[in-house]
Amino acid sequence: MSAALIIAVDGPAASGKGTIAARLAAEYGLPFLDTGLLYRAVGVGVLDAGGSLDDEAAAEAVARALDASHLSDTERLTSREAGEAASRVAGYTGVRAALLQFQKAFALQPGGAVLDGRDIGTVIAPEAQAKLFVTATPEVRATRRWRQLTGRGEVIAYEDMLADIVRRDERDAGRGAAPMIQAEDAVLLDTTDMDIEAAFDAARRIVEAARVRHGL
Ligand SMILES: Nc1ncnc2c1ncn2[C@@H]1O[C@H](COP(=O)(O)OP(=O)(O)OP(=O)(O)O)[C@@H](O)[C@H]1O
Ligand SMILES: Nc1ccn([C@@H]2O[C@H](COP(=O)(O)O)[C@@H](O)[C@H]2O)c(=O)n1
Repeated sequence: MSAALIIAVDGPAASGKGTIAARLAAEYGLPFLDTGLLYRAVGVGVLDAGGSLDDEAAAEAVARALDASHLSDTERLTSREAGEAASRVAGYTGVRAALLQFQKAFALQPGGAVLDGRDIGTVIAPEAQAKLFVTATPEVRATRRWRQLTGRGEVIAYEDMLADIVRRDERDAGRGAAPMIQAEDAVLLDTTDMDIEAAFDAARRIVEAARVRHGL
């Protein structure tokens, strides 16, 4: 086995970071973790138990009990409601602490891994050899997410989608616990004017440069 390659892909909602991260994982034959799904599962778990998203202790209890069975309903977890719930519970330090070790262990497995989220390059895997911060304008991200959700039957106005995106950016970047921020050594990838293929090509070039730098 060659030396480990950890690829950290962070960025705001609907920037395309998950699409890029999954493609990079396939390209390099690495396991992939969408860490947003963990927070989404916690938010959905609180709602399904009839709890309040304001109840930090309840959210932490759900996070501590989380296992693979809570991650299987992809349709529900990727809904608008789940995204909103996730960003509410993600601000709780107890929730983040409960999910920390699993994510760190995933990143540090032999051979390496690809993870996407908000704090991968800063908190989960600061040692990652390749770090990307993927972004796009709020309007473009809202359009992408609107197309994704309406394409599978969710009913939502574009203006509400944009307001969701802007509110989520503010909450994720403004919280005290592991806020969304570009790591100092991350490369910014603005995909506003790129289709998926162009964004992936740009991401792959960033990773290739990192591999050369690290002799991997
Ligand atoms: N460069 C792009 N051009 C057009 N559409 C894109 C692009 N990148 C991703 N998409 C589409 O936008 C939607 C959101 O992409 P994706 O789920 O990868 O974003 P994300 O940043 O991982 O979102 P999340 O906030 O859920 O983690 C998907 O439907 C995806 O196919
Ligand atoms: N590493 C992470 C990943 C996600 N979050 C929070 O979860 C919300 C949903 O994430 P998506 O990537 O699926 O959109 C997100 O808005 C964050 O609040 C996080 O805090 N850290």
